[in-house]
Amino acid sequence: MTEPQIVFIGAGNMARALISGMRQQGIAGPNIQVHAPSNLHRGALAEEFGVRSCPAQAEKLPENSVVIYAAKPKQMPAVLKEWRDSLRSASALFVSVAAGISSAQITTLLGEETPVVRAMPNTPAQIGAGATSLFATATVSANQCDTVQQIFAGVGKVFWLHDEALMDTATALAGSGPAYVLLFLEALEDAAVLQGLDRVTARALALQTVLGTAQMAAANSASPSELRHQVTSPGGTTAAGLAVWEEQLRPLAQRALAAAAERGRILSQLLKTTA
Ligand SMILES: NC(=O)C1=CN([C@@H]2O[C@H](COP(=O)(O)OP(=O)(O)OC[C@H]3O[C@@H](n4cnc5c(N)ncnc54)[C@H](O)[C@@H]3O)[C@@H](O)[C@H]2O)C=CC1
Ligand SMILES: O=C(O)[C@@H]1CCC=N1
Repeated sequence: MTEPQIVFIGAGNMARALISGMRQQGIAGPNIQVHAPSNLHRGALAEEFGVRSCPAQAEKLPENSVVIYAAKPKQMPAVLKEWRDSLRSASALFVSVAAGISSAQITTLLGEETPVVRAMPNTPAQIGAGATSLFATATVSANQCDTVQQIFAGVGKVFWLHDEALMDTATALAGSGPAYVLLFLEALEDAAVLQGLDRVTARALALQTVLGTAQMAAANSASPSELRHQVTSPGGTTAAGLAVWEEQLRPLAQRALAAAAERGRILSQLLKTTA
């Protein structure tokens, strides 16, 4: 398969994470172009990763392009108005990482015939450890699905969803998830510092515990619950700590994912009012 030209619209945090992962995966810098209004971020990407830096305006796309929309959800109508003709004349595959915005909204902006994939990656993609959920519309060919699979599998694990409504859940869980884990790390570190441990040691212990546990869980066929029981001696320290977590953690996880998924739906509704 000829290498596709990968065109990013947007040069922010998510574009950077994906580009970093793609470059490590061996995609050549000149095969990636980045469009954004300010040269600050795209210039930095060009310097660091050898990608092509372009102004925000649309340009003629080569055949076989994959265009990844990585600007903010609310900017989509204005941005796509400009890109619509180039996308259509190159029959480009359009991939949106925008939270909340549905494929129906995208095809309303680009035309029914445009092949659209929704992708919800996360920032660990920058080190090839991402988790990306994908949803393809009916107009996406099997070859195009393979191309998208190849791109995102290069920056982590890929999960195809067949019910688009669940993209909001995937966003709440994995798109936003790194921030929850990082908050958890901060909270563990702060609690240990409160008990007198120095900050450097507290951070390193918290980090290695989360990292080691995630790696152990990934390498093990036992469920998280079974592995947890292996740590928990009856009447021991873990049981004492877990009793406190159990009071709040599950309802909190439900509320946090519900709030994040609901925000995705609201981002979608806000777009309808401005489209
Ligand atoms: N940050 C994250 O962890 C994740 C973000 N996303 C999605 O990725 C998208 C981008 O999010 P971030 O990178 O966090 O935001 P960001 O604010 O870091 O980046 C947005 C980028 O869009 C660019 N932009 C603004 N107007 C533009 C235009 N007219 N044409 C082209 N580019 C333009 C900005 O210059 C900036 O580079 C959002 O739709 C978000 O929902 C999805 C998954 C995870
Ligand atoms: O916070 C956001 O809206 C984006 C989508 C998932 C992660 N960041």
